[in-house]
Amino acid sequence: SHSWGYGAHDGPEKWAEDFPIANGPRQSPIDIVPTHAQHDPSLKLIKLKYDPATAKGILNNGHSFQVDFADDDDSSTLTGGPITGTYRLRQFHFHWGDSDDRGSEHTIAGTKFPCELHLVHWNTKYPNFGEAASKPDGLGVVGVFLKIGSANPRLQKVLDAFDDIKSKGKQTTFSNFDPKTLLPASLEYWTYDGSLTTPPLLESVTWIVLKEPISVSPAQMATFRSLLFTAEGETPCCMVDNYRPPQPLKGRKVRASFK
Ligand SMILES: Oc1ccc(S)c(O)c1
Ligand SMILES: [Zn+2]
Repeated sequence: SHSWGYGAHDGPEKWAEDFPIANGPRQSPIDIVPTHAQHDPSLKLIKLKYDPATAKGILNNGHSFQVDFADDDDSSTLTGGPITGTYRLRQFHFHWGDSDDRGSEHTIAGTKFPCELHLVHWNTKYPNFGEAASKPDGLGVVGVFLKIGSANPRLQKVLDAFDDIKSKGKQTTFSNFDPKTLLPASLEYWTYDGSLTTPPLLESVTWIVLKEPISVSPAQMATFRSLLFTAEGETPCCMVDNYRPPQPLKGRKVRASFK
């Protein structure tokens, strides 16, 4: 069965055995080199319209934790930016390290951040998330870097729900939350065509990586690291280093929305 993880025996270097697309032409994440990115003046502002009432629950899925949203109407959407049409918010989740020197998936000229947020949206030209995830223009993921600084009170609202989802498979309700509160002041971004960074590594993602990070405190990073990869009753293993390293660009162009 597809039991992938982030350890020595089931981690990113092994994923190609079960998911050969791991060596595909448009894999994510990548190292973003700002001096190599081309400013594209035709790129639009990204527009994120989120209704806090669409927040449904928070789940430990054994690889990360995710906050799930109701996506049966256009209440929470991504439009503009490099994409055409309307993409609905499905979930957001994070990737992070065991120490503050690593944890992000995208890097900026080799610089790693301690954590990275992914806001996952699917193209409503397709009937549902599952269908969209298999199409080259099916998903739009907004990536936000977290850097060590002052405690982030908006992020704390998410971390305060962790007591009920410590181990794999646990979930609890999570309502009335606006993911917009997790975004930095500037929505300037880099964009490129890529993939999910976790199996099945589907090459269906238009990536929109924000230039400006948001803050996270060392104590808040410790809270991320208190989650478990393992289920209740299993030998506990802390959920840390759940990030895939940068993948070959293979000729892709990275565009910048800014000069
Ligand atoms: O649906 C998704 C799952 C995982 C990841 S890393 C995504 O970017 C989308
Ligand atoms: Zn992700």
